Amino acid sequence: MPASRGDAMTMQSAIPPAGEDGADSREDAEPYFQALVETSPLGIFAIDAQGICVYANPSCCRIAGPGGEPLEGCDWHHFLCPEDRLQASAAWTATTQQGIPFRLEARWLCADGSLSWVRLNAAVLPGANCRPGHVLTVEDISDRKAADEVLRLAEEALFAEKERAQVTLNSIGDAVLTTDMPGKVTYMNLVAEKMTGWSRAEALGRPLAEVFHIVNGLTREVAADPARRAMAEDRTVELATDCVLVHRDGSESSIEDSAAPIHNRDGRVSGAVIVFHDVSESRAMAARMSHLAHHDFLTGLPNRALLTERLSQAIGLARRRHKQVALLFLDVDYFKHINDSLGHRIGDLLLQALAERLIACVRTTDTVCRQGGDEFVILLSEVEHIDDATRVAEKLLQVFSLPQLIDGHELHVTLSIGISVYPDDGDNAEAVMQNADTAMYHAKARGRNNCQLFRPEMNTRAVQRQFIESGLRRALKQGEFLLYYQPKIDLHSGTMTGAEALIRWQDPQLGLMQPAQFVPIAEESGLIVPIGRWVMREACRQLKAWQDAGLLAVPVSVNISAVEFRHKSFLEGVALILSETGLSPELLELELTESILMQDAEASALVLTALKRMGMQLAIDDFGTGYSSLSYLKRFPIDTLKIDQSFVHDVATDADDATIVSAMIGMGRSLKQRVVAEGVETLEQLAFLRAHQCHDGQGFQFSQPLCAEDFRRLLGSGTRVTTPHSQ
Ligand SMILES: Nc1nc2c(ncn2[C@@H]2O[C@H](COP(=O)(O)O[C@H]3[C@@H](O)[C@H](n4cnc5c(=O)[nH]c(N)nc54)O[C@@H]3COP(=O)(O)O)[C@@H](O)[C@H]2O)c(=O)[nH]1
Repeated sequence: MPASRGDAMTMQSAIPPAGEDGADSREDAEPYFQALVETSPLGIFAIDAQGICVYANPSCCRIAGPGGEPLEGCDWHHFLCPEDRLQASAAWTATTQQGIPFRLEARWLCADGSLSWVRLNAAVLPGANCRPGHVLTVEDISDRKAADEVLRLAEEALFAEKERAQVTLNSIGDAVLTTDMPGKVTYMNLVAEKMTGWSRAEALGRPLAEVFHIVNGLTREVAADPARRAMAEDRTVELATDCVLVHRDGSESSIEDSAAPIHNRDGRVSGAVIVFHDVSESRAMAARMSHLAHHDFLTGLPNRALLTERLSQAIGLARRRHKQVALLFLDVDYFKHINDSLGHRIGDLLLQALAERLIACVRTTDTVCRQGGDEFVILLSEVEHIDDATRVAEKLLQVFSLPQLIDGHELHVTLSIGISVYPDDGDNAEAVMQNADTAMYHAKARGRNNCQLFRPEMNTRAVQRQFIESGLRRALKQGEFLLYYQPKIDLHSGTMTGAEALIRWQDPQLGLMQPAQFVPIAEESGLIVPIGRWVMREACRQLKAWQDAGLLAVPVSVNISAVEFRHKSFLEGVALILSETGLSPELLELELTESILMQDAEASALVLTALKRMGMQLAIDDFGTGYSSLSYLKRFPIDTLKIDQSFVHDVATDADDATIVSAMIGMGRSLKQRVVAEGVETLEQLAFLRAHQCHDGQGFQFSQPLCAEDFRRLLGSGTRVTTPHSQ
């Protein structure tokens, strides 16, 4: 029967007696032991050989808590919470069987069902003649355990925090690298490892500059250490904009980064963190965008924006060094015709080929730029003398005199060039550009394929040109144009074989304007297309009206400029005019110059054939002034050759001209074409032409161009015009 707490069992009664020798002294000591056990803050209980508690001191009972069953008489395992009992048994067996000291931390099952952490220590009670048993001490370690748990949780949290920080640092796209105060690497994340080529293990402790090797992308100089600056200035610093990181293997990547100081607990700077990322792609994209913004997409040449920048720089430099800067404005003559007749693809290919030609003609230090359309500009920085610029222009004209083969088309392209020079022609980029442009227009007005140096008086002309252009627009609307007619005479019979319609402009202020004063401007501005249509319609209308009035009508020729001929709706326009006016097509002759036809001979042949099919007469005007291929001349369906008046002028006095004119007449006749001599002014010329069997003549010798009324009168009087021969 186990003793109960109320039985006032003592420790002495629970402990087997000692041997004989120590009996007295033990008895003497008992009250002390008793007191010690009863007052010990440690819980102490004794168990018998079966593990049944035979004594429990007050501290033990305190740990168990009030209100429970008495401990004495219970299996001590039941003091513990069920989950810990197995562990306790194992430890107890190890103690009792192998003598391993019994030490166990387990949870005490208190009377109220709560658990307290306790540490149990046991000792086997000695004595051979005594009852075997053990004494166990119970130390309440709940507080310590709670503190341990808090610590564990704190450590776990710290670990999790570190882990999270590590994962975060490795998963952010940026590279992160830290240094200590002396500038040695203390940490780098995976991205930093990848970008620098250094593993963290290798990099730790190395000087930053060795691992994080950065240079300026432009100068290639080693860039300033951002970490050092951040630590010195105790603030976040950004890196230079053009920073390049050199990888351990030598490869490079453009980076953007910032460095910030790291502070210790005392708030003092203890190192720095550098955060950087690869911006190679975005920088390359930005470079591409900038290239596009500054270059022409078709030719790859600098565009107007970049030219303006470079010109301003060149002028600034030239100003300091007392040098000159020359600007050449180039316009491709009749480019629009090529575009209109051969299509934009060929036009684009031609512009690209021209760009290459231009580049080949200048030095690498010069800038060739495309302004847009068919306009190019060449900037010659630091020229010593204006002759340097004219020499370049002459070279360009010479090079461009050679035909250009584009996609099987042999194209003859010429340039009109205007030159202006800093400081003489302008002291800023805008003025120099404006004046080169003006000089270029002047070159156009001078017949194209030439170069003009800017002169101040040209500006007056530019203003005049603008004035004329707007006047032409008004003239079209308000019907200020007139047609004059100049007869063509059969040199043998003296009869009128036809007439050439020549435009005049009756300007309200300026009076009667000759074509030379406005046709070139009309051509440059494109106004020649509507003006040319008016001329053709008016000539057809008048001729039909004269015919209807019973006058003997002769064929009338109209001049077709290159812009009209190349215009995409030229053929339709002619057909429409003929159908609108009802004029028989044989009475309409079109005069085209050699250069117009030879610009793209294949395309010209097609248009001429179409015109011929429509029933019109075709004439080559100003023959001898252009560059003709005889084989083409033979293929073109031409009815009439008009020998240019410059040959006719001296035909009676200049042996060369005489030879040329007689050859032209011979050629025309052999090609079965009617030959007309233009600008016949004298009897000598007339005699020569007759002697060489030129068919017809046109010129002041026979008649000035006549206004419509006078020409009508001439038609009414019969078609004979008095010539010396016919008189
Ligand atoms: N696209 C168009 N061009 C036209 C049109 N009308 C005229 N023109 C071209 O303008 C140029 C000058 O023409 P114009 O001032 O009318 O001069 C013509 C004659 O007046 C002149 N001529 C005639 N006979 C003589 C002469 O004996 N001596 C002399 N010095 N000049 C003379 O020649 C001009 C005609 O030349 P051409 O056309 O080559 O036959 C001129 O190039 C016209 O082509 C138009 O409507 N559209």
